[in-house]
Amino acid sequence: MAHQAHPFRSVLYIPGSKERALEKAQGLAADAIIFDLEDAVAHDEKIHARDLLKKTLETADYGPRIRIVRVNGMDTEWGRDDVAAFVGSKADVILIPKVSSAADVQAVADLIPDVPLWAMMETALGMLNAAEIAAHPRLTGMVMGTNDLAKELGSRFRPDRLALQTGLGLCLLAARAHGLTIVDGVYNAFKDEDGLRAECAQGRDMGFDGKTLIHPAQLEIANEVFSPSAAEIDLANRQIAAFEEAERQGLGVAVVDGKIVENLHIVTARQTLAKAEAIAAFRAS
Ligand SMILES: CC(C)(COP(=O)(O)OP(=O)(O)OC[C@H]1O[C@@H](n2cnc3c(N)ncnc32)[C@H](O)[C@@H]1OP(=O)(O)O)[C@@H](O)C(=O)NCCC(=O)NCCSC(=O)C[C@H](O)C(=O)O
Ligand SMILES: [Mg+2]
Repeated sequence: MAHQAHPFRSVLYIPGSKERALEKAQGLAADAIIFDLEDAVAHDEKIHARDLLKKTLETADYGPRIRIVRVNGMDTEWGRDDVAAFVGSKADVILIPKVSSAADVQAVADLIPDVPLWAMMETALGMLNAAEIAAHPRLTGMVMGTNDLAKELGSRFRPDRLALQTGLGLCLLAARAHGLTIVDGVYNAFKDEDGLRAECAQGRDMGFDGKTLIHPAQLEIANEVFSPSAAEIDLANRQIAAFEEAERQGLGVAVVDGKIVENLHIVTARQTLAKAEAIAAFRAS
């Protein structure tokens, strides 16, 4: 399914084994949901979670929220059967964990036709191979797995995420070079609103489309931070108007609020307006 115009400000993980959470998510303000069969599900719950999720996707109404199923790795005893279970289902996307190479994407592509694939970017090798992974023709999105990445790197949590910056940047570059959606990692302290807001702002300023979340209490902040603000929308409109006026006068540069506006800034301004429109359309649907 084409979902480029869809917002991905808030992407909520739900353990596939949690019936109450699966039901509750039908009314939550998430742009997309990751139905997890991987790390949020205990080993002896794996088969039950897969069956429950399959049944839930057939019967529940998640409205316009994008339905993403995170399967277990193809090197586990569950991975291939997970993928097979969602062939021809209502899953909009299959999310592959711990992708380290384009071959990891191809292994899932071989099992399920047509459905777009997303990659969890969370291994050291995955960071080094981000460009070849992003170039895979079936891949339409990336999700940062910052917990696994920190584990692999041996890094400590810091509010500025210094140790993760190289990986975040490499994946962002790869995603943008190939026109993919890319969503930032989770903020584990789900009761810490200020910390979440700061980390969302960092991800937004870097260029991520949104943030993955683990609790409904995190939705509002992510939706707010990753939406264009009223001031940004106003500025975009004024930049476009000023630039069009400059062009009418045969000029290639306008000045708005003391700053130059050229063609490239108009591209950004139009993207801001398009994002605001996509969010409004999503809210209205
Ligand atoms: C973190 C939690 C275990 C907390 O659960 P709980 O103690 O039940 O929370 P609350 O009592 O505050 O819940 C209040 C109500 O909200 C519902 N709820 C809770 N979480 C979710 C959710 N994720 N989606 C939908 N609904 C949710 C509860 O059912 C309560 O409802 P009600 O009965 O009406 O009051 C829990 O939030 C949780 O399990 N979160 C998800 C954890 C998860 O998925 N982890 C895996 C992804 S993180 C990761 O692996 C990223 C990556 O791979 C990496 O490496 O970084
Ligand atoms: Mg992970």
